[in-house]
Amino acid sequence: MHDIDQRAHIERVLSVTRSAEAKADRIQRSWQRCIEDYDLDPTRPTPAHIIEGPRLREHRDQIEDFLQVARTGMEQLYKRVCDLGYVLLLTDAQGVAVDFIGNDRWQGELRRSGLYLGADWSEARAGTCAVGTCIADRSAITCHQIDHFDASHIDLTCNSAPLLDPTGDFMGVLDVSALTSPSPRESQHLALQLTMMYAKMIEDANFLHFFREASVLRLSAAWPMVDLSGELMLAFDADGVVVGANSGARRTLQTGRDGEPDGELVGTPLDAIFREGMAEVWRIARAGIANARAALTTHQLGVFYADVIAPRVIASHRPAADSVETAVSAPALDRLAGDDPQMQRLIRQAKRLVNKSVDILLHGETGTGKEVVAKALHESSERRDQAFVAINCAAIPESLIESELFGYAPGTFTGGRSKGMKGLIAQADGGTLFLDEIGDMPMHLQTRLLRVLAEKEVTPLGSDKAQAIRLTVVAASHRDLRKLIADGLFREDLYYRLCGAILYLPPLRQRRDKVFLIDRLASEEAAEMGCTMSIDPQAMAVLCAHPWPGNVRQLRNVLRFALAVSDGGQIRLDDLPGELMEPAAPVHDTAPAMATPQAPARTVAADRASWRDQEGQWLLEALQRHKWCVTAAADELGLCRATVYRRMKRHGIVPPNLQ
Ligand SMILES: Nc1ncnc2c1ncn2[C@@H]1O[C@H](COP(=O)(O)OP(=O)(O)OP(=O)(O)O)[C@@H](O)[C@H]1O
Repeated sequence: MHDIDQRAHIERVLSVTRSAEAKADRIQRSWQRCIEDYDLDPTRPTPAHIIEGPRLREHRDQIEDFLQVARTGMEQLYKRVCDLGYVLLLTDAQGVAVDFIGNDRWQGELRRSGLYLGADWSEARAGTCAVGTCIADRSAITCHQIDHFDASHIDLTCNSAPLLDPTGDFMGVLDVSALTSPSPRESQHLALQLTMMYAKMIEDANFLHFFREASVLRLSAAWPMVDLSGELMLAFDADGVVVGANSGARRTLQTGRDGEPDGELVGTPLDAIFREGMAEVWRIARAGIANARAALTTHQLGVFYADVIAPRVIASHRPAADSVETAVSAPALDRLAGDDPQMQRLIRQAKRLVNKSVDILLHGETGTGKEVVAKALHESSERRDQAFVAINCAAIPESLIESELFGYAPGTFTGGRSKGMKGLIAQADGGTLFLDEIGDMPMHLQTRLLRVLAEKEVTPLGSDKAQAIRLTVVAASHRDLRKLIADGLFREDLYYRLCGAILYLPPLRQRRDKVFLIDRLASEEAAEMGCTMSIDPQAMAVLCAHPWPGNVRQLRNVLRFALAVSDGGQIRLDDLPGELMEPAAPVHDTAPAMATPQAPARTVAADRASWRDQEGQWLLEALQRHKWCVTAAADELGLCRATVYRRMKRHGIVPPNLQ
């Protein structure tokens, strides 16, 4: 135990953070952040913040597959540390504990201290702590007793190591913590080493699971280690092109002579990395791990022992084992994607939900296919012969939404609307009501909608007669509804009512089935035009490399354009619109979890800013080209009008007639 009480700790934090001296270490810099960036007050210790129920499920759902892989590693680690009083937490990139292993005997105390499932250990919420500070700095750390910012945590000792996903993005934290521990911080040295070691094992297991349909080249500077740990791993496809690299490979092979990142490994042919070329890699693959002479030399003359793990699963569209029992056969859903892991997971989840009486929330950027998924869910369900009614809450003028949704009785209005009208909710009776852009629904209508969903009846305007309805709601939003709730713009109770399940649609730039999708959309468009189609390899390469800010909608528009100008449906490079030929702007996902960890934060922020500038520039040019006709610019960019208006606002673009 430490020999400092809470009051003395608070004074110490205040004195360090008030002093003008440069902060000596990570812990003190974090204390400073707590005060300056998060407005935390050390004199007000706050109890652990634990989230439960649907909110916790929402965090878990996003990394469902990873949780399964990580669990095995956590169970092994727990066996090694449980007798020492440690518990384990696995958090997501936001710092929420999405898995936990600990001794039930101390359940009450663990929960109170926040060493528990659902605890939010982000720095902004909990102050300096191992998980939060590991997330902020993207590196392993021990936060021992009085290192914590919040005085209520000064009995805890916590060790955290970051976890990266198979594409190198930060995805969460492995944490080994205890309620009490000896006071010297050296007592935690081994615990931290163990945490880092298991974090790497979990990361690598997840890498192998993720790339189970690819060959994986494992490399090590020491021969006996190759098949034990494979410090460096490169997943590659049948053409010998790298499709994934673990953090060891990125650290070692992506680094140039000056130690700075040197280009992207993914997309690089193995020939360009190893002097021996692909022929030797295939020879190693055939020889198996018994061949003690297998070694590869990089062009920078690094020598690595190597073996190759063959693909463990053959790519196909057979249903995943876990879905066989409960999933329905659903061709409409199967048609949505090729071999993209994120989309395949969405389809698996969707199949399990199809005939369950749960409302579904779809999240995804504009144009990612939320309405397409909603329709496929409807077509796959027993309700397929009933109505599918779609409403875009952002597109209907606010004054009309209420009457459109709920309908109105005869005589409620005068003139052309005097006869009364069945509302869209009533029209969807027995079928599916798709509420697009639900985040744009005005507050007072959210209250009415909530009542309809709770009471399962709708009362038209001007009527006192309620009509019973059977409704399945699929809602969609590209906005962060949790943020809207925090800003007081969206009802939290409606959110929980709607999110019986949440499905996340990946943006097109992240999808790995672009060739499938391009082929499919081009075939559909060609069929509409009554021609056949083909795409030459150069055009296909450009289409695959484009960042697609307008997602699938923009891709469809580009293909429609290319087919229209092509020679008899044979799409060549020349047929693609000009903006696709310009050098691609760097695209970074805006969620903080997606920031590339090895890049310094300043570079990521700068790239993001330059991407924003580029986006604003494209928008401005498109609007000028179309003489400020928003519909025409939206069409060209493959965005809906509401999105163009939103982005104009974001970039401060004002039409000349309004300036
Ligand atoms: N998986 C897919 N397969 C085929 N076409 C798709 C797919 N996903 C999207 N599309 C096409 O992309 C366009 C946009 O799809 P959709 O309207 O469903 O996107 P959205 O996410 O609902 O957009 P918004 O946020 O603007 O409402 C449509 O033309 C649709 O046909």
